[in-house]
Amino acid sequence: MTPVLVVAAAVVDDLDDPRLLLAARRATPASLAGRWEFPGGKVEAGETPEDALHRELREELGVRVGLGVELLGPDDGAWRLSDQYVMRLWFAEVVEGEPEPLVEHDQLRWLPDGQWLDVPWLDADVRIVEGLATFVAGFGKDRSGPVERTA
Ligand SMILES: Nc1nc2c([nH]c(=O)n2[C@H]2C[C@H](O)[C@@H](COP(=O)(O)OP(=O)(O)OP(=O)(O)O)O2)c(=O)[nH]1
Repeated sequence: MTPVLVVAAAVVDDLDDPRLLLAARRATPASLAGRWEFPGGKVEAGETPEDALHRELREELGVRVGLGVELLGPDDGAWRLSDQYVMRLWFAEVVEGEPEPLVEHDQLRWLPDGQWLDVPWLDADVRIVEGLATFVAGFGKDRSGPVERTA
């Protein structure tokens, strides 16, 4: 069975110099409640992944964002979450609104630099957060930051 595509965002305080990472705590379903994740969700029929991501962030957080680069994963450029789901993840910066846990989440937290792993992420997200931190640590050394805005 082809896995369902989930799109999500690593919302940071500043795409040019990310220090704070926004984590969202799931309130539903019960099996995932209390664990932290990247805001996002499933791509619906007829949507591009980027359109789906903008819709999910509007619905879940009440914000409009600008997208930075995608953090490519090891599974054909994506991140396998389970047998059922595969995720693509983009850096993002809020351009309008203040993030609020409107649906699916009961808490949001801006995690400071060096503390991005300090909440109980969903199991599949742990290596992705590690990948993000490694990517960001490389800024200004062998590559530029996630500044290439696509929307
Ligand atoms: N949004 C999101 N989902 C994740 C992450 N990590 C992870 O394993 N998942 C899993 C949890 C869910 O089983 C699955 C689908 O995500 P979702 O429940 O947010 O999708 P959705 O908003 O479209 O949900 P729904 O409207 O269909 O209820 O992906 C993550 O970082 N963000």
